[in-house]
Amino acid sequence: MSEPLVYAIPLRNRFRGVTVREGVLVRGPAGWGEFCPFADYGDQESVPWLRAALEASREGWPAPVRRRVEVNTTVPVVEAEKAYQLAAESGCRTAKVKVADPRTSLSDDCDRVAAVRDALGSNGAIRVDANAAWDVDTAVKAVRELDKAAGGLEYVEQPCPSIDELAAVRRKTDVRIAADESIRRAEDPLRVAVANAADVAVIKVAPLGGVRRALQVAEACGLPCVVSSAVETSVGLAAGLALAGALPELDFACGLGTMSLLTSDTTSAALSPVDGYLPVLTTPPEPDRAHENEADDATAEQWRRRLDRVSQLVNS
Ligand SMILES: O=C(O)CCC(=O)c1ccccc1C(=O)O
Ligand SMILES: [Mg+2]
Repeated sequence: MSEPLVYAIPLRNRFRGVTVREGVLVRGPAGWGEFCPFADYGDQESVPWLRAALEASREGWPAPVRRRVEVNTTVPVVEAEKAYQLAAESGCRTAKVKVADPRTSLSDDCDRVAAVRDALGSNGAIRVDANAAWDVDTAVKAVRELDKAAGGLEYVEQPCPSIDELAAVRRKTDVRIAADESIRRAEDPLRVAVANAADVAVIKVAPLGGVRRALQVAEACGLPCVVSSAVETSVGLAAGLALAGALPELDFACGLGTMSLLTSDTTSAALSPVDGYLPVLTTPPEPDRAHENEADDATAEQWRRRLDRVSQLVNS
């Protein structure tokens, strides 16, 4: 394996508490893979992320059944005016709006969602993601208000932490429920029973250990799937597109339109949506712009050590 490339790229707006996205690109016989678990992930929880990067760089991906994938634009927790602008300039028909941030209120969330509706028009689709922030009663109230402010929500992603709570919210509202953390942080994603607690499954390549493994999870959960990113650069996003390209059915726009969250990319073959669609690639793009976004020496050294430690776990 050639020397891994460590990148550090600032985000346009704070996302999940992160302001700079960092990761490592690894090269193998099949091309490049991206290893970028968030800072709060321990070595053991980072093992599937490395498996996903090694699948891309050593094995490549299963054959796709479609050539392009519709994506949503992702609207972070920003002021309503900014949210309008992001949705309007995305070119996407669908927007996913982040809500329930502890530093903002439900009425801020409603304003953001209403601004996104203005930007998308009545043919657009709006989904919200609460990242498990609410209890059941708070979720039921918030979902009703957000549904009203949005003029109809497509679904609400992970309103509460547990599967039982998702099931309770699902019984008490008419809005579809999507499960994200319930799947990707499950002890065994292949066995997690979300079919009675959710209408949609959010599937991510890196936390599930690669495209093949994610395809198995998608089949096992028995729900319509939305493939989402972990805000990788285009090298890692290509793996998400390979998964979206290989799923037998794809009924909803995928959360892979996240390049707009980053200020730069590791490749000139950027996977930025055009008219709301991204192409399915058969191999990862060449990271010809990784050097422009190289991390400083101390950060690079930390990532090389992390990669070494997690590699030992993968091999044991
Ligand atoms: O689904 C999307 O639109 C973008 C991806 C996204 O929201 C996300 C990205 C990184 C970590 C967590 C999440 C999440 O869905 O909660
Ligand atoms: Mg989510």
